[in-house]
Amino acid sequence: MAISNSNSGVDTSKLFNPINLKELPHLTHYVSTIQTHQNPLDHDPYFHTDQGFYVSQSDVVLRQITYDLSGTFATPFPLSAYHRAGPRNQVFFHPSEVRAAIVTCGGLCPGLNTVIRELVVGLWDLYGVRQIFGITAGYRGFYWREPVELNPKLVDDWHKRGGTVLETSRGGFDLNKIVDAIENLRFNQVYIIGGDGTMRGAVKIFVEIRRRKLNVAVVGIPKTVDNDVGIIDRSFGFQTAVEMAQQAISAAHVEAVSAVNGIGLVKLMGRSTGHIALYATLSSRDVDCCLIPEIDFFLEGKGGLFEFLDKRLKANGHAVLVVAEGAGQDIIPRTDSQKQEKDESGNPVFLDVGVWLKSELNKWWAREHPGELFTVKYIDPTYMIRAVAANATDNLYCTLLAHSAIHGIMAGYTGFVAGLINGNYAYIPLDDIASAKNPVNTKDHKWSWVRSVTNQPDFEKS
Ligand SMILES: Nc1ncnc2c1ncn2[C@@H]1O[C@H](COP(=O)(O)OP(=O)(O)OP(=O)(O)O)[C@@H](O)[C@H]1O
Ligand SMILES: O=P(O)(O)OC[C@H]1O[C@](O)(CO)[C@@H](O)[C@@H]1O
Ligand SMILES: [Mg+2]
Repeated sequence: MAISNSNSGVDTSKLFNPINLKELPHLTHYVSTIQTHQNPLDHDPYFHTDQGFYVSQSDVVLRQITYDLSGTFATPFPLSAYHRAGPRNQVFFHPSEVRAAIVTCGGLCPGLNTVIRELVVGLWDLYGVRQIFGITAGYRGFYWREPVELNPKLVDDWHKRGGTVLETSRGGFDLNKIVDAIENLRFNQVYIIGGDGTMRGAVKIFVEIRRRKLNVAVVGIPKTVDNDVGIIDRSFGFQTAVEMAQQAISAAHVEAVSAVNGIGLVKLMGRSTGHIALYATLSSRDVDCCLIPEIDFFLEGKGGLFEFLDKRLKANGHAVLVVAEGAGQDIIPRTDSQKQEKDESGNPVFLDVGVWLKSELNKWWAREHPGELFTVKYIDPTYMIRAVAANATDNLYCTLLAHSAIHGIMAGYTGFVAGLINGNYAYIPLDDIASAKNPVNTKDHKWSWVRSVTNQPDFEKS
């Protein structure tokens, strides 16, 4: 569903090359009674709001920033561009009238509490907003429980805590009940923090709010420990998760080298994308083979996993195997009812690829090398890598995302998300984000680099 309108007032045909500026929905497109105010930051002694401070409508961030001057590789025109995030000169909310709601949905991710904290502190300190509420336990919290009032004192140390103090959940998305609650509780700013499913829900909420012509702005802040949301550089918490994954890989390596024919097997999160496994493999250098959902693999025969591990064990006496949770799901035997299983949000429920691999490895060794010593140590750090507080880099990132979201919503934008594009904070239409996936590109340099670091097979059957 298309949610954008042309509103920038920028004549893109005058720019040096045709640019496809991703326009943002704005409250003034469907609410006629809105008044503008000078940005309260003008009176903030900590900010110098003279020339150049405010971001204008013509400030954009390009999605593609590399260009082949030889022309060998055609640059896809028009170039996609997004409005740059940041404070605007004029705001469309008077701080005393703002009633903000913040909700976290889906699985955990390092940094959730930081985003909540910085939304509260940013609204309070930057714009003087005093009515800020937390919706508890995900989308269902809008109609299921009373909101909790938030203030800077209450959230002061939340950035040091893993998880989400507001609680989260899957499922429970009831569009009418949610929008009725937003209306009845008189919220006019809604901050939605969540992954791909959450963003699809946020698009529906925005569209319904617009249909009802409510003076309510909706902003998303994409969250996904798997890094499976497209367009943005990476999602917050991802780097922290990779760092935690290192610890598991190091332990697996120690176990493997300390055994005769030892295999260290680590399963990492990554339902449909293998980014955590890939980045952890590249930064660890202890990994002999990395299995991700984007690449099919097989166990037996020429070019298979067992043949490769046999060679590694003969050469080095040990091997470390990293597998993303979504890898190999097609080759794990399952019952018909297991094939149908879905979680409350409708995501397929996976079988444990780590447990299955461990068992297959043991069977293979007993069959091929009866009587010889062999050990598989399986480490499943699943929740340990996401249930921690964000590291320093992610904390800073969360803060800037939260502040970007606040500046955008105060400027009257709605139906958008705040995200990092090529190192710059930008505003992206919600429906673009909700449909943008981010699979590992197995044809690019990064995956070639994994192959060259591990020397693992390409698993192409000859
Ligand atoms: N297509 C959709 N339309 C409306 N709501 C949705 C949709 N998909 C998911 N949701 C709702 O969004 C919330 C979160 O979805 P989900 O559990 O898939 O997690 P997510 O946001 O994708 O995060 P992650 O996968 O990173 O844990 C749930 O409340 C779910 O009901
Ligand atoms: O057990 P839960 O909370 O449903 O979450 C597990 C899923 O959440 C994620 O962390 C994020 O989508 C996936 O990697 C994983 O499959
Ligand atoms: Mg998801």
